[in-house]
Amino acid sequence: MSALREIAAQPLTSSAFAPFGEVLEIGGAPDKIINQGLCGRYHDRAALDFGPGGRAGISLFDAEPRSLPYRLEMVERHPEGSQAFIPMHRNAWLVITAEPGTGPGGPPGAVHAFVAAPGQAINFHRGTWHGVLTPLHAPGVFAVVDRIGESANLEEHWLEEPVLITGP
Ligand SMILES: NC(=O)N[C@@H](O)C(=O)O
Ligand code: NI
Repeated sequence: MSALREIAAQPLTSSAFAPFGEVLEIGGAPDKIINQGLCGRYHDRAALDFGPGGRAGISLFDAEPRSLPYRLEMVERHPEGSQAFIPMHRNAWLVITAEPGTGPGGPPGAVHAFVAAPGQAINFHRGTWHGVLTPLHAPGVFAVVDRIGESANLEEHWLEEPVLITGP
């Protein structure tokens, strides 16, 4: 019985996540002070992309919490639009991505996993391989901003060998 390949989830940072999308979080000086000085606006922090024939939608997800080590069996991507996961809670949660494969239609590349700190949200760029929304604590409630359109906008890849994702 071969042991599963293991990868350790890393703390989520903008630089580490940059090849896959953006991290949204409150930090540093806001871009604008608004509302009579009572609000800091961290302005326009994600590259949203819904392509031709689609539009932006906001959905709410209520997902079952998972636990670490997490057995990853499938990654997916949305070829026609970006997808943002915005937690509506203050818990850590798991973000899973995979590098592009070598050829069009081929399998994804290396898997990466990150533990998002409370308050961190992410936006996957269009076509980025990722694990599905993965809370680590209840309630797993998130706002999700992604493409609404006629097509499925979904490609799934079941890994040849599951990957075991461990904590940092
Ligand atoms: N399918 C769906 O609405 N959610 C997935 O895209 C996901 O990434 O969780
Ligand atoms: Ni998705």
